Amino acid sequence: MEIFKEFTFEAAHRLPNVSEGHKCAQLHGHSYRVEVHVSGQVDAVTGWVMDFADITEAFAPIRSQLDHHLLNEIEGLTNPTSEHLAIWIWSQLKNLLPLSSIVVRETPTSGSIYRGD
Ligand SMILES: Nc1nc2c(c(=O)[nH]1)N=C([C@H](O)[C@H](O)COP(=O)(O)OP(=O)(O)OP(=O)(O)O)CN2
Ligand SMILES: [Zn+2]
Repeated sequence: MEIFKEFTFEAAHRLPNVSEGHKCAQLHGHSYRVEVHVSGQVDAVTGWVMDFADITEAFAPIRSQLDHHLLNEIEGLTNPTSEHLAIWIWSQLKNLLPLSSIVVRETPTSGSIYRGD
């Protein structure tokens, strides 16, 4: 069984490696949405894989690092594409949660899914 919890944060970024004149070379912001997916067995007593609150607790310090920050200034995110952000969030959480995927939405129509491979 897979469960997920969705989080939001606001942040600015620019993409340093895009071609000259690309719109994303400019500093701009997004209302990011992140889904943290975890998998496991449904416990016979609780009826859940894990408490959603445990996912929230694990994600809280990550959200604090990201929310209202310039992503390019965060260690490991000098080129903060949605792909790199999904990998970065996975690396922060992999020892805390039984992750199955991290979904990052930069806009309502674009984003990345990382499954740890
Ligand atoms: N593979 C990727 N491509 C792009 C990324 C990315 O992280 N990975 N990022 C960007 C920019 O950050 C941009 O802000 C978001 O891209 P885009 O979907 O093009 O944004 P728009 O809202 O302007 O798109 P619409 O055409 O209005 O839907 C670019 N590419
Ligand atoms: Zn962007």
